[in-house]
Amino acid sequence: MACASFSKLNAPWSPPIDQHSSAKRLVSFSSTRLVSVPTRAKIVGSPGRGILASDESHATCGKNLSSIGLDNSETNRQAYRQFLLLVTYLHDLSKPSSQALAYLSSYSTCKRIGIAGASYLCSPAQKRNLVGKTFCTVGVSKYGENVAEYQSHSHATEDKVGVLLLNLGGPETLHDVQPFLFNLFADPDIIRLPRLFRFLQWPLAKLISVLRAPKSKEGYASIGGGSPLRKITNEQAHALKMALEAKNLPVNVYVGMRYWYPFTEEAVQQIKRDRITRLVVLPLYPQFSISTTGSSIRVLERIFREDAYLSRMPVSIIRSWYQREGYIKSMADLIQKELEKFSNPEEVMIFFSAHGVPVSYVENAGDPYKDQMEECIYLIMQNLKDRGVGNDHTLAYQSRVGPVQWLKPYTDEVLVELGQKGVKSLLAVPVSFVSEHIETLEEIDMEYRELALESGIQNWGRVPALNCTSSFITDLADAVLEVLPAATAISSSRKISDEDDNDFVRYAIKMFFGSVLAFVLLLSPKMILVFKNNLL
Ligand SMILES: C=CC1=C(C)c2cc3[nH]c(cc4nc(cc5[nH]c(cc1n2)c(C)c5CCC(=O)O)C(CCC(=O)O)=C4C)c(C)c3C=C
Ligand SMILES: [Fe+2]
Repeated sequence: MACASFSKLNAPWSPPIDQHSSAKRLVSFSSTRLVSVPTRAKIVGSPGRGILASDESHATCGKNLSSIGLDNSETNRQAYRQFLLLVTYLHDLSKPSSQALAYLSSYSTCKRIGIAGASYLCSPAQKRNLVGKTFCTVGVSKYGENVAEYQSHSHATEDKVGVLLLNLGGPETLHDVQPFLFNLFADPDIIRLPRLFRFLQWPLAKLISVLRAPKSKEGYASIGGGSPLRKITNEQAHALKMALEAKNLPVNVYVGMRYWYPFTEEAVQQIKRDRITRLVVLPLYPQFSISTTGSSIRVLERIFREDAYLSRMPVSIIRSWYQREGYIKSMADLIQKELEKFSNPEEVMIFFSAHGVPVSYVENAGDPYKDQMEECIYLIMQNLKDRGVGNDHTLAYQSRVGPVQWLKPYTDEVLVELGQKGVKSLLAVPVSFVSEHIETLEEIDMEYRELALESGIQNWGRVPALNCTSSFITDLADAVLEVLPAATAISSSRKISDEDDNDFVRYAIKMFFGSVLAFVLLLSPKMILVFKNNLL
C-alpha cells in the first residue's frame, strides 16, 4: 500500500473559517446534556474503559489508523492524537477512537475529504472538561445542566427556528414496498461497494429489491398493509413542536425520511420556502450508525452545500443522544412498567433487541453503533438498579439481511439458547428504534415471540416503543434547546461527493454496464440461488 500521510487529512479538520462576525462564531456539537458526573465517572472507571484514546499505545493507534488505510508512522500517530482532542462530537469519552474512526471513515476518508467541517469541529475557543461536556466559550447564550426554557438572545427576534427530524421512512402500501426497498439498497451507506464497483449500485439495488419484495410484503401485510412510521413520526413532530412552544421557543418541525415520503429533500425545500433562519437536525435514532444517521446527514450535507441560502443557514446536528438522562429514564420507566405486569417480575430476563448492522461497519469502517448500544444498555440498567430493579439482562441484534456477517449474537439464536437454558419469563425491549414499525410489530411481536414460546419460554412481554411518551418528547425538546445557540453554517464551496452523478455521460455509461451486468446476473441460476437463500 502506498504510504498514506495523515497530514493529507489535516486540512479539513482545521478550525472552521469564520464565516460571520466573531460574536456569531459558534460551532455546533452533539447533544451536550450527558449523564451525571457520578454515572460518567463510573463508566470511565469501569474495566476496559478509559477517558481518552489520546494515550493509546502505538499498536492500538496502528490498528485504528490501518482501518482507515493509513500507515502507523509517528507523524500519523501524532496527527491522530491531536485529532482526537479536537473533534467535538467525541462526547463518548469512553470510546473516543472508534467514534473518531467512524467520523473519518464516513465523512472524510482519504478519498472523499471535506465535510460540514464547520458543524463538527472545535474552534480553538472551545474547551472540553472531563465529564464529556463541550463548552463553547464564544456563545451568545448560556445553558446549564437542566435547561428548561429558551434563553432569549440577540438573534431571537430575527430567528425563524426549524427542527428537522430525520428517520428512515417506510412503505405506506404494499405497492410501495419494492420501490422503497430499491431506495434503501441504492444507498451506498447500506450496500457499501468498493469504489470500483459503484456503478453496480443501482442494478444491484433493483435486483435485491425485486427478490426481497415478496418477503417484505408479507411482513407489511401482517401489520396492516404498510408501515406506521410516517404517522408516528408526524405525531412526534407535532408533540415536539408543542413541547418547544411550552418552553418558549416557537418552531416549525419538519420530517425528512431517507427512503420514502416525505423525503429529506422535500422537507428541506419546505424549510427553504418557510425562510427558516436557524435549524436543528435531530435524527430519530438514539445511537449513531453510518447506515442510519450517517446516511441521512450525508444527504443533507449534499443538499445544503449546493444551495446558496441553505449553505449559509446556521445548523446544529445532534448526531446521537443515547446517553441523555431523559431518554435513559424514559426507557427505564417503560421497562419497569412492563416488568410489573409479570407475576414474578424479578425473575424476568430483560432482553434488549437492537437492529443489527454488518460487522464490517464496526470493524472496518469504525461505526460507533455497537459501542454506543452497549453503553446505552449499561446506562438503562444502571438507572433500573438505582430504583432497585436488578434483573438479568442481555443484548442481541435482529433484522439481518444478506449473506454477510452481522453483529452478534443474533436475536433468534439467543432466544432459542435462553429457552434451552430454562429461562421462563422474558421481556423484549426494542432499543434502537423510538417508534413502532415492522421490526417491532412483526419481527419481535410475531416471529420472535413464536420462536421464544417454541423454545420453552412461557411468559413473554414486550416494551412498547417510546413513540410520543411525554418525558421522552420533553427530553428531545431540551436537546434542541441546548444545541440551538451553537448552530453554524454548513458552508463550503468544495464539491463534496465523488458519487455525484452530474455528468450525464458518466451516468449513462454506468447505467449501461450496470444493466448488462444485472441482466447477466439475473440469468445466472447460481446467483439467483445465492440471493434467494439469503434474502427470502
Ligand atoms: C437503528 C435502526 C436501523 C439500522 C441500524 C438499520 C440498518 C439496516 N437496515 C437494513 C435493511 C432493511 N431495513 C428495513 C427497514 C427498516 N430499518 C429500520 C431501522 C434500521 N435499519 C427501520 C426504522 C425500518 C423501517 C421499518 C418500517 O416500518 O417500514 C428494511 C425493510 C423491511 C424488511 O424488508 O425487512 C430492510 C430490508 C440494512 C441492510 C441495514 C444496514 C446496513
Ligand atoms: Fe433496517
